[in-house]
Amino acid sequence: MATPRWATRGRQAATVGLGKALRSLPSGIRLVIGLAWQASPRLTAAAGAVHLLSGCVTAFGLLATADVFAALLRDGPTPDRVKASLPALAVVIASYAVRALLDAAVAAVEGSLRPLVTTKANDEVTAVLVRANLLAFEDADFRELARQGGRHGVRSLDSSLRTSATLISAGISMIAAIVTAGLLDPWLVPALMLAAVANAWAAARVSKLRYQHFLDSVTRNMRKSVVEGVATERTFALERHAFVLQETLLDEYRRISVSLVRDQVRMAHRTNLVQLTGRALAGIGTGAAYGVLGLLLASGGMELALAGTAVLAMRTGFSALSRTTSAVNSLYEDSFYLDFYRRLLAEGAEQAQSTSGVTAPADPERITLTDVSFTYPGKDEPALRDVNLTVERGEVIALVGENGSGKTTLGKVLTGLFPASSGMVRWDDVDLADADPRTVHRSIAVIAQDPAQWPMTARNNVAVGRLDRDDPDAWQSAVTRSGADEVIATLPAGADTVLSRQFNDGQDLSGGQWQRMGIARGMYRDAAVLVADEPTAALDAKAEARVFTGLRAAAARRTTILVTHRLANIRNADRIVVLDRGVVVEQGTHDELMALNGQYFELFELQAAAYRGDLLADPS
Ligand SMILES: Nc1ncnc2c1ncn2[C@@H]1O[C@H](COP(=O)(O)OP(=O)(O)OP(=O)(O)O)[C@@H](O)[C@H]1O
Repeated sequence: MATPRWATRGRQAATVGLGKALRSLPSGIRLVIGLAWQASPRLTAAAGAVHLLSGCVTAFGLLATADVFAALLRDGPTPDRVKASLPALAVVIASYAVRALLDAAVAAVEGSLRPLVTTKANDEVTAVLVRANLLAFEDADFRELARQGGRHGVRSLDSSLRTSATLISAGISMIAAIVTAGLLDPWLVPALMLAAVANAWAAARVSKLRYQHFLDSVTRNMRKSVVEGVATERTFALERHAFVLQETLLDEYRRISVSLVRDQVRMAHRTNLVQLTGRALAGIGTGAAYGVLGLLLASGGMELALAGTAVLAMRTGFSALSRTTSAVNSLYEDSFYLDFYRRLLAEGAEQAQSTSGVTAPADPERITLTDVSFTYPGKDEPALRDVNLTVERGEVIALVGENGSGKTTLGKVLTGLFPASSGMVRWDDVDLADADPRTVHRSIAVIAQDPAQWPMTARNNVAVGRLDRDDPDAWQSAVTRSGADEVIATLPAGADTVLSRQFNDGQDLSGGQWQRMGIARGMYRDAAVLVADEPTAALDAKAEARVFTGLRAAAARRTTILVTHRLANIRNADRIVVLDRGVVVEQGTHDELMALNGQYFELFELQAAAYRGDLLADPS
């Protein structure tokens, strides 16, 4: 499995220097606060204000405590000293009370703001995916980025919001403590800073190790989830059992799990070592701070009262320091995942279905392809090469060719579902590259090879083909021509039966029955250009004959592109286009192509021989 594009770029981010990485933190905080502001400016401002206030009150309480110490340790009778300390003591008690109230306010504001922010972030991710063009979903990297950005990214946004708030109040308390200690004696500051830097270094290093581990295991985790899927999901259950693959899959699942666990343990050892080093250095800083204090006291450089305040400031400083470093640590770690979210929105915007003022003709007289090539994202080989083709209104064009020759792709390019990589697709005079895709798609109906199984009622499974049409007669006609009426007749609640096993009273259908629903949907849409891609592959012979009669009856009024391997069904097509490895190699009517004695002749004769029984005849 190749490493996804976004993970390769992430690896570059994980190898940048610590300083540069820490400098990138504010952009993460900006993103989170920006999103919070968009979600609710009022609550964001309130959250900022209460956190700021809470930090200031802590600092104020600390300074008031210094006054209490100063009053208590002054010369004179004890009752006088206690009396003198009372105003400062009242301020300390008041600061505790205000702090408790502010904590409650913080909880209330955050409780309201955080769900708004995550809802907004989820909404943005969903909107980006809904608005992405069809081709984006063919790009495996984009699909994986959507999964990671939507899951890790949004979760990180939520936790970043919480930690940004903690960082503000803990940061203010820490600065207050350092300033207080510095005012008492400047020598205390470098010692405190050593502890702060050691803690920050260890925290950031651990985050980086964790992120690197995440990137190293991305591909294996994807592989594990694929193996888990094929080993446990219903879609693969039949073949898993029939081909006795259960134990093999379980072995593979365990093999990947063991390798992941091994790396996890290795990472845990490395992070422990880093944390131990950080703590040792922080311990040296703390020891040095107390050493400085001891020296100052011993040499008479500081009074006992001030030393008491210094101890208090240092304790407050260390506690704020540990909260600050843990906040920085988690913000730093989240910043990597926030990047997924940011990148998903950016790539999603690039992949967004374009909008333009150019309207495609609703019922084109002619569709023209000039030197059209198309290459799937991430592929080197084009699926279509220099295709030139003209389709007139009312024509039935059949696309034939071996598996992988490009028939489905050509159907999508003709209808503007995929943009040509080079060359030009025109509907009358309009180049589809300039047209608003929605105006193109409004005029097309697609009967897919593997139709979507919409989890809704049978009635709506057909009606979803054209939501703006409320025409029971047309609905009935589409259902009858496709043979879906026979499917609906067997359902317990008829057309009102929900077609999904996710619901208690829901029901699943067979492959052929789903295909009939898909055909009915395409027919109900009644669009000017119809692409039917192997519409009857899963149908029985009777249903197939019925569908082709229905398609022929409707064909006179529209342009029909038919992809099929069953050549007997397309003898009457106006034109048959033969594709070979993305190139149009033959085109003409059935009789013309048979006379040509080329690829079509060969394919047709092979199928005819099978019907005549020649293929299985004993050669002897
Ligand atoms: N989503 C995709 N991503 C990358 N390559 C693709 C994708 N879909 C198809 N291809 C490749 O493009 C080529 C043409 O595929 P296409 O589905 O158009 O063939 P087809 O003629 O319709 O085949 P079939 O008869 O099997 O349905 C094939 O080589 C296929 O492997």
